[in-house]
Amino acid sequence: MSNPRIKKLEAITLDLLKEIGEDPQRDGLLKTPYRVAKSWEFLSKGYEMKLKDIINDAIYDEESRGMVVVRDIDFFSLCEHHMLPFFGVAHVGYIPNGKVLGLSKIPRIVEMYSRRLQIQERMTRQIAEALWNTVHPIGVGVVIEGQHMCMQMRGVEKKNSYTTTSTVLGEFHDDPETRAEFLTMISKKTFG
Ligand SMILES: Nc1nc2c(ncn2[C@@H]2O[C@H](COP(=O)(O)OP(=O)(O)OP(=O)(O)O)[C@@H](O)[C@H]2O)c(=O)[nH]1
Ligand SMILES: [Zn+2]
Repeated sequence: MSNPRIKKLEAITLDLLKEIGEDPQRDGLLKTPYRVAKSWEFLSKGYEMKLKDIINDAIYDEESRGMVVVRDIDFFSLCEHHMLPFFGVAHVGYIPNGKVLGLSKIPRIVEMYSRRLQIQERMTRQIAEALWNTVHPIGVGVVIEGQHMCMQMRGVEKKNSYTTTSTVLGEFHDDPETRAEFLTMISKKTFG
């Protein structure tokens, strides 16, 4: 049975179909409002995720002060201006300060902030701040490379334009050598 939220999203989609000149009763569209409702439920699930639940206490004591980088984390988000997809990869690095975070939690943080309406700059900052506030590291760096459908399939129609954003906190901000090490680490392609 559909929940009230799905029902509401279905009704909105039905209106949208009519408004763009479609016949919602034609065979191919009969189940479309339901599919779209389910799809939106998935694409916006980040609003209901909580950082504390995602981290799930997976923070471990560790004296290593070497830089940790998780590179090429793919993400799909939606721009808040047009509600069209933007997607790409996120690279996340930090230098532990006595604590390390369970590695899988880094892509989970990316997921939490990408599955909602976003702008790339804010998403970059939110991921960096989440790590900063969770493991209290010596520094954090986040670089996101994205392509925006609102710039490619409509509007300015530049289908080969890519946007890179970064947020650097702590030593990644204060020390150019640390920042350079991070940038070198995210530019190396070991796999793929
Ligand atoms: N800074 C930033 N801008 C974004 C992002 N995603 C989309 N935009 C921009 O949001 C802006 C909205 O501009 P408006 O002029 O209000 O909207 P519009 O008339 O649809 O703009 P065009 O896309 O230029 O046709 C556009 O310049 C988009 O490229 C993002 O992640 N970050
Ligand atoms: Zn947009």
